[in-house]
Amino acid sequence: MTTSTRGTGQIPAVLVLEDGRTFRGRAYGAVGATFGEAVFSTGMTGYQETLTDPSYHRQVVVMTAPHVGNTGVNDEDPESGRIWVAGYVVRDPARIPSNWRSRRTLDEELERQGVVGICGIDTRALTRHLRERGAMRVGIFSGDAVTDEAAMLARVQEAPEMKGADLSAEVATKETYVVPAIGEKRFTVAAVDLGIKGMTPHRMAERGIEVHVLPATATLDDVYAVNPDGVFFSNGPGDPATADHPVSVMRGVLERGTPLFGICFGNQILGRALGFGTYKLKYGHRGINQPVQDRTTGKVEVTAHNHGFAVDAPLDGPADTPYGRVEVSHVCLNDNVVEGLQLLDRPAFSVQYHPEAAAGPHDAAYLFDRFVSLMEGQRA
Ligand SMILES: NC(=O)CC[C@H](N)C(=O)O
Repeated sequence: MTTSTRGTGQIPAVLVLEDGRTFRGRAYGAVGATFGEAVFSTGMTGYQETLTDPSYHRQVVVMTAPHVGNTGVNDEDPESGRIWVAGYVVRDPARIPSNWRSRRTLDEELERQGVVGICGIDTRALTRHLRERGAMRVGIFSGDAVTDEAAMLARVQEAPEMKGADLSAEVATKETYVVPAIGEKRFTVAAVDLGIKGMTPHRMAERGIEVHVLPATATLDDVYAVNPDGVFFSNGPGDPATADHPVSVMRGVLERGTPLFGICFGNQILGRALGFGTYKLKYGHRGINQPVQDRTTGKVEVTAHNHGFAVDAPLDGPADTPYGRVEVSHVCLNDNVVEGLQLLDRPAFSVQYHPEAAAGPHDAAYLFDRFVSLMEGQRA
């Protein structure tokens, strides 16, 4: 067992928001300076999955759960090969992790990967501020990086904004790789990696799908070169308004009528491919406890979310698009934000939330079965 001293030590750290509000605490993880968009996650658990979700690239994540790190860090739960968050904010880090899978403390892991964090600040006050004012740029400064407040604020205000950020290529695989089907292979899927989480191909593999994960820059020819039964568009960081390339690839898939499924960024890309707009939410949805209603069945699912943008599609009845009629299939019950799109005349659908549930409840796992049914239907 390892214990960590940094989070409880005396290295001072300061969190500076772009509107000038500051919080003073202690260094957690690496010491230095980092910048990003301040967002909060309401997940009580699943911090390893959060930290390693590529969709958090360039975001500084504030945990609303006050006590983080209890189960340490294991080698099984990461959703990708590294931590992607730009910075990490915790009220009260666990000093002694306790779990049979734990290999090291969260503090050590953040330091090992050079992720600057802060602890010992009032994360409730910070979250309320972000709820009232909206997600905004932030800097965390610790050790020698702490200077006078005006200078730190100037650096925060120079950092790039999330609106207009084109980030998929920075996180996606550069080379195609294959995730083999578990058990008998039934289908081949081309998955366009815009920042894919490891659990997503795994959920497909569990259903007899061989998944070819392609770079974000893949062309329509690259997609069809794997002779797919279905095409998948993944989650990913950044502003969907910048995703012109995947939007054009997706239109090619819709034209051919190949079964199509999208998650999160993939849902926003489907929205754009159909001609809808996307917009930035005030502070977004992040956590593993968000209520979503399936409007076809009326059933409510508790779901995992991580999105700061949303699709602007009409909630009342099917809309006509160049690819036929489209319905908003799912909505978030907290704020009526569009959480899913279903084409009525083509085998294509998407959700804004995370049925792969890493971390999170498994209520929405049926969506992977729905994708399989579309591929079965196409074959029949
Ligand atoms: N998890 C995701 O795919 C996020 C999509 C997009 N970057 C957003 O913030 O809305």
